[in-house]
Amino acid sequence: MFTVTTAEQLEARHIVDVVEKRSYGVQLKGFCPPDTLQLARDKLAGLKSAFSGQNEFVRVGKAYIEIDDEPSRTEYHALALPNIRRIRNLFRPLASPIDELRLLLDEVWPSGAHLLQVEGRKCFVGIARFQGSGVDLTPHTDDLERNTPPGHGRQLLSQLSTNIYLQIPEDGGELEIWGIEPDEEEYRRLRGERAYGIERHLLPPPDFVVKPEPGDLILLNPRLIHAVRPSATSTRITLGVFIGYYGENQPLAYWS
Ligand SMILES: O=C(O)CCC(=O)C(=O)O
Ligand SMILES: [Fe+2]
Repeated sequence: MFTVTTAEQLEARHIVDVVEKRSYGVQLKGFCPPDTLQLARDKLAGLKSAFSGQNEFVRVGKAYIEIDDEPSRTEYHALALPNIRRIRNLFRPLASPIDELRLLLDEVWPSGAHLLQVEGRKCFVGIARFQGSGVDLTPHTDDLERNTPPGHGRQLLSQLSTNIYLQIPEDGGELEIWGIEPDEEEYRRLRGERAYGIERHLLPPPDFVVKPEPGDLILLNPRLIHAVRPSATSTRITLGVFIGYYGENQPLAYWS
């Protein structure tokens, strides 16, 4: 199952279906209206070139997955609120799609949604990702616990991932999902010597493939192996948000 709907029609049960892996995901068509999409592309392209001239996987904002020691942890949390406000300001006078997603989750989820805190420190949310031409986002899983401080307290029951698609190549850029959920040990074994992701030839063909259109939002379960097909010609641009799930009667908590 894969749910295709709109932000207006989204219900908590659609999210629970992804948590419970009854559904490969939820696609919200036209989440980001055309004027916001145009503004996002214009402003983010400027930001990205200021950042790096390279044609690879570039992030604007610091992601939780980049934390690997105490200084990078301190830097991540110190930049969290300034970067949230930087993105909000970038979209003025329009609403930032990240803020709209935060409100939507708060409205739809029975006990609401808020920014994740780890050991009392606020997280960043709303990372922009540029997947340059020829870059393969190889099959992988995502797990907050890989980068949190040991014994930091509340463990997630599940993790979701949401992407808002700003620019999608004509060729490639499909999201692929496998109905395979390796545990951490199995994942490390599949990854072998690689710093990131699993070699495609070690896996069967994906169980579900979707090509989003610009403006769409897709919610998936990143504990299932997933990947993004490369494009030979152009850059794929997304805004990414992870969502922590602690049970049906608990608030959701988001971060990037
Ligand atoms: O960009 C996408 O479609 C998926 C990216 C991804 O790996 C994730 O959302 O966890
Ligand atoms: Fe992922």
